[in-house]
Amino acid sequence: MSKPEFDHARAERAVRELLFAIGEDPDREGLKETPARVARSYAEITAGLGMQASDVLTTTFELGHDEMILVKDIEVWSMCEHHLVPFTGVAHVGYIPGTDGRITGLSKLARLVDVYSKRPQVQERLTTQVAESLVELLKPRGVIVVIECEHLCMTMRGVRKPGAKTITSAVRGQLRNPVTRAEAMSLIVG
Ligand SMILES: Nc1nc2c(ncn2[C@@H]2O[C@H](COP(=O)(O)OP(=O)(O)OP(=O)(O)O)[C@@H](O)[C@H]2O)c(=O)[nH]1
Ligand SMILES: [Zn+2]
Repeated sequence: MSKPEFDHARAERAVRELLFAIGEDPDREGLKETPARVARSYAEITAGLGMQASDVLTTTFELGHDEMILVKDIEVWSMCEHHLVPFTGVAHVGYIPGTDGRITGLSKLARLVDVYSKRPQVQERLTTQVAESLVELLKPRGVIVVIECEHLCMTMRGVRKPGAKTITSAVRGQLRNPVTRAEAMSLIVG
C-alpha cells in the first residue's frame, strides 16, 4: 500500500476557511502564519497514517525467552476521529514470545502505539490494531494491550466530565488464559 502524502497546501486552505467560518480574519497579524503552522502540526500529529506496523517492528532478536514481556505506561496522544480533538493517556503492551522465542526491541512496542495513535482514531480500534499487528508480525503465544485515556471531547466540550477515563483492552492467545491474564493485569495495575 502506498503511503498517503500530506497535502500541506490543501490543509492550509482548509484552516483559512475554518478561520473565516468562525468569524475570524485570517489575514490579521496574529493569524497570518496560522494556516501554515496548523498544517505542519497536523502533518506531525497524523504522521502514523503514512506508516504501518512493519515499518517499526523491524528489529527482532532470537533470545529463546518464553515469559511475558510488558512495557507499561507508554504515553499516548491520539486524535478522536469524531471531533478531531486529542485523547491522551497511557498504553500497556505485553506479549509472550512465540515458540521460536523471537522478541522485539522494547522501544518498538512504543513506536507501534505511535503508528496507530498518530491519526484520527477511536480508542477501541487503536487497542485492537496494536494487538493484531503484534500477533501478525511477532507470532507470539499471547498478547495483551490495555489503553487508558481521557478524551478531551468529553472534557472541554459536550458532556464535560473531566477526569473520566476510558479503559480498553485486547487480549489474544495464551493471555486469554485467566491465570496468565491475571498475572499481566497485576503487573499493569501494580
Ligand atoms: N466508542 C468510542 N466513542 C468515542 C471515542 N471518542 C469519542 N467518542 C464518542 O463519540 C460519540 C459521538 O457522538 P455524536 O452524538 O455523534 O456526537 P456529539 O453530538 O458531538 O456527542 P457528544 O460528545 O455527546 O456531545 C460521543 O459519544 C463521543 O464520546 C472513542 O474512542 N470510542
Ligand atoms: Zn471526540
